[in-house]
Amino acid sequence: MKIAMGNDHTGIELKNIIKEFVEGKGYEVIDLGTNAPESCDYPVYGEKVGRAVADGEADLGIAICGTGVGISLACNKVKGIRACVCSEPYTAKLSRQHNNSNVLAFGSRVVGSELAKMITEAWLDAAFEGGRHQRRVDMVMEIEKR
Ligand SMILES: O=C(CO)[C@H](O)[C@H](O)COP(=O)(O)O
Repeated sequence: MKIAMGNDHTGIELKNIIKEFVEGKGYEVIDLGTNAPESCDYPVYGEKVGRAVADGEADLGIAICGTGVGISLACNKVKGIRACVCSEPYTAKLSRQHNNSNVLAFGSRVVGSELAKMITEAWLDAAFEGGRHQRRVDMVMEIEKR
């Protein structure tokens, strides 16, 4: 299973920690950058992560900026993407089970590396439950077509 990872300048260190963590769990990581410490613009990397998932190059995505907000907004502009910012494991788990999120975002200036690992693990280990949630996710995705 492949995970596309992208981040702005604030997220390089945390990205590398989470990259190693998910690789240790058996996932293959596609690192879409940035890996340069200079200030950059999160929409570039959010779009890269979103497109990698939407195009099927990756199964899931993880996106990191200072708060997780900007990069998740950029991911969500790509059709087919359901990105969510999570600062704790419960929301991360439920975002898979109920919302079938396909991109996890978090903030490098918000969560520490151990909490980020717990969030990531909860998200990766959860599965979409379908049923009534499928109807609602379908309704959300219908909005893209209007
Ligand atoms: O969190 C972010 C977007 O939501 C960015 O990482 C943040 O805005 C970057 O700020 P700065 O340019 O001051 O490092």
